[in-house]
Amino acid sequence: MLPQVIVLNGCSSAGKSSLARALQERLPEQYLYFGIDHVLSSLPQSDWLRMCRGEPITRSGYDWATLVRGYHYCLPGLLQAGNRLIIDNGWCERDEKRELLTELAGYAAVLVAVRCDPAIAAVREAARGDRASGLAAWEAPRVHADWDYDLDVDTGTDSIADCADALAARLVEARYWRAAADSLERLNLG
Ligand SMILES: Nc1ncnc2c1ncn2[C@@H]1O[C@H](COP(=O)(O)OP(=O)(O)OP(=O)(O)O)[C@@H](O)[C@H]1O
Repeated sequence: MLPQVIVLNGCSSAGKSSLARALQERLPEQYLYFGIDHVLSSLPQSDWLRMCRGEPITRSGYDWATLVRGYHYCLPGLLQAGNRLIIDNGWCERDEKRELLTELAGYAAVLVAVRCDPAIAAVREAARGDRASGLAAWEAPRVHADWDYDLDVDTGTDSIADCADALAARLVEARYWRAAADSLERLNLG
């Protein structure tokens, strides 16, 4: 049975949003793609552009943790209404990881590692020009720490199409996923 939510976790420029879009097209059921950028891009436009460039945001009311928490709190609402989701972010902090998995507890979730050699991610980052320089390098050692995965892809060695084909095949055939529950238990133990 297909999961209710597919979590794509990886550093910036690893290819998460490209993979999410490709995966949507391959799955036999409708999945909404709802990434952290859907929330962040609803900031005032000039602040969103500052964030993309890695510049500080000084407007009163801005708080990173509140935005991330808001993203996490949206997820049970979308799921409870009956939607299936593909979500993505580079979850780097333990508290953010714990908060996400707490919100998803009770839903059938699959955790997917979107791996990519940081050197390759850095080249993509420079080429796209809409991400702060050095973001991928900062996230790379943090993003995969502290949790387990059900599935892995590597966009540094494989094309997005090949990664999406492999994921779709595994998602359709497998029936039991445990990484979300195991990871939350470990994070709660400290
Ligand atoms: N396997 C790949 N081969 C070549 N280019 C890729 C591959 N995966 C992603 N890219 C390219 O890398 C860039 C970043 O991809 P994408 O926006 O999907 O990454 P992301 O992980 O969602 O990034 P962010 O977290 O910063 O939003 C895009 O230009 C995309 O075309």
